[in-house]
Amino acid sequence: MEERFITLGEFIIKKQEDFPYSSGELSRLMNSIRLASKIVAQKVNQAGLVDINGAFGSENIQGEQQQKLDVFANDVFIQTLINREIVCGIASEENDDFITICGADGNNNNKYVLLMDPLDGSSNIDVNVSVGTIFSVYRRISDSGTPVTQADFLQKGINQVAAGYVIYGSSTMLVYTTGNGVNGFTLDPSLGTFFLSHPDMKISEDGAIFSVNEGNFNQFEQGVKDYVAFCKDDTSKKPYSSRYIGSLVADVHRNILKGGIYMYPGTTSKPNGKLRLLYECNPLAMIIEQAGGKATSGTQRILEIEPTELHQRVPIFCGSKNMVDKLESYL
Ligand SMILES: O=P(O)(O)OC[C@H]1O[C@](O)(COP(=O)(O)O)[C@@H](O)[C@@H]1O
Ligand SMILES: [Mg+2]
Ligand SMILES: [Mg+2]
Repeated sequence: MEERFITLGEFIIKKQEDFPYSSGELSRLMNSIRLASKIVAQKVNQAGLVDINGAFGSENIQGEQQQKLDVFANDVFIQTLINREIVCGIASEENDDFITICGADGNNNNKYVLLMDPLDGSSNIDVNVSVGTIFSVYRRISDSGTPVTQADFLQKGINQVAAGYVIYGSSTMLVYTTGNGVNGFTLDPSLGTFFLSHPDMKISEDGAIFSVNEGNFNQFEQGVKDYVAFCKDDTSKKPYSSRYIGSLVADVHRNILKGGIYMYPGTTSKPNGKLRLLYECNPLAMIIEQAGGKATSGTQRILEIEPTELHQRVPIFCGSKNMVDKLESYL
């Protein structure tokens, strides 16, 4: 019989076999994410049609306009996880505070919490450019059966049990890690099935792409300005390409596949930059490190930052290891 690609569902079962004494909760959690991302992908593909285009008419806690798809994706992921009774708490970019999930008896014995950016790059929805979902999974530190606390969510990135993203682009891909390499799955929309298309993803040590919003250039610290100038001047290999989509997931995904550095530095008006530590930077930093790359705030490894707030922002420089090392030499 002709060999075919392994599906995400089969892959999750296979991974489960590696941990014969585990409860299977993480596998069920990944299956919930798999389902929710297919529902969101289907909706994203309808963007442009009246009922899902445009602003929802409210702001989130970050003071950003919520788009209809932000709200839709948030609801889908939360509802899927609640329906399947698979996590004890959820924190989302779109919710001011974390959500406690209880069973009918008011308790919850599940051991994982999930943090997410349900729709990343939402300013790109209405212009038909790739968007994504980012997720991060931790084992709770509070006692099983009790309601979750803020401390369950404010854990360092090195404690992540799993992390990943979904990119809704020219195709939909789900990329994730459980700390043992990175694998990418592409959705076949006709079957509604994710197939393993990018096994054991690695980011090259060197690259020739730099990604940064140069509109903020005048507000960058001198070291960042100097590094950007270096990228433009360095002709030792060939001129670097500047690529910036404005969807973090898409910018990082491209740089993982092609080699490059992504930067969202602090600026004079926003010293901590724009991106959120817990549900944007940490999960992508785990993916990048697992793929052989590097992620830093400029002063600290992203995964070792002690979080203090749910929606905390942090500068980030991540991607091909040698490029991040070079950037650091300028800071
Ligand atoms: O427009 P800017 O300042 O370059 O910011 C772009 C960044 O903001 C974000 O859109 C923030 O994500 P959200 O859409 O989830 O708020 C990132 O995806 C993107 O990389
Ligand atoms: Mg985002
Ligand atoms: Mg978002």
